[in-house]
Amino acid sequence: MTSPTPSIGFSTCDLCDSLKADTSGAIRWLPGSLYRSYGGFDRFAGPIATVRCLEDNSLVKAAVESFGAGRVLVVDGGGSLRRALLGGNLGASAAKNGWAGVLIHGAVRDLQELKAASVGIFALGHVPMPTDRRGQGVEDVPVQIEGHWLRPGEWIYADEDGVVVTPGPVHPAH
Ligand SMILES: O=C([O-])CC(=O)C(=O)O
Repeated sequence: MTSPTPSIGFSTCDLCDSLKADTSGAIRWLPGSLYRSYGGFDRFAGPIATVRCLEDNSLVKAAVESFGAGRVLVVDGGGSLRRALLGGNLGASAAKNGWAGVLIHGAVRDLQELKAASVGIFALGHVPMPTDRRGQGVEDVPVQIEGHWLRPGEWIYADEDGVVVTPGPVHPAH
């Protein structure tokens, strides 16, 4: 594993310690074993932006090539490992354009290049075959990941222990 983002001092375990009494259903979490960390940082957090697409990364490319403003791009790729939704070029674009992270419920490729990108990248797996870009998909919509709704503007926190989603930013006491 590479180092976590130095400027981000949270851990999902600390977050969950401070949020565990909230039984409202507003807090959602996913196990760390679901995703593998592929980027230069193993920890990232920020407001959510979304893309939903299946084996077509047109909108992923458009998103990472636009200003990220510290957001995390959540890509609902339907869990497909047949085509890679992000590779070295798009990972480098995400880093250059100020995205805090990209979480892909699907596959990535170009593992060496992704490790060199200064951005957090979590994905289900990796596969060498890229997508065909046909302009298909939707952006800025709620996406459903493992049965949990994740909405644009909500906050996501990701590290090796797992992924936590909250309605807004959380600052746990240390
Ligand atoms: O361009 C793509 O479709 C994915 C890729 O290989 C890259 O980001 O370098």
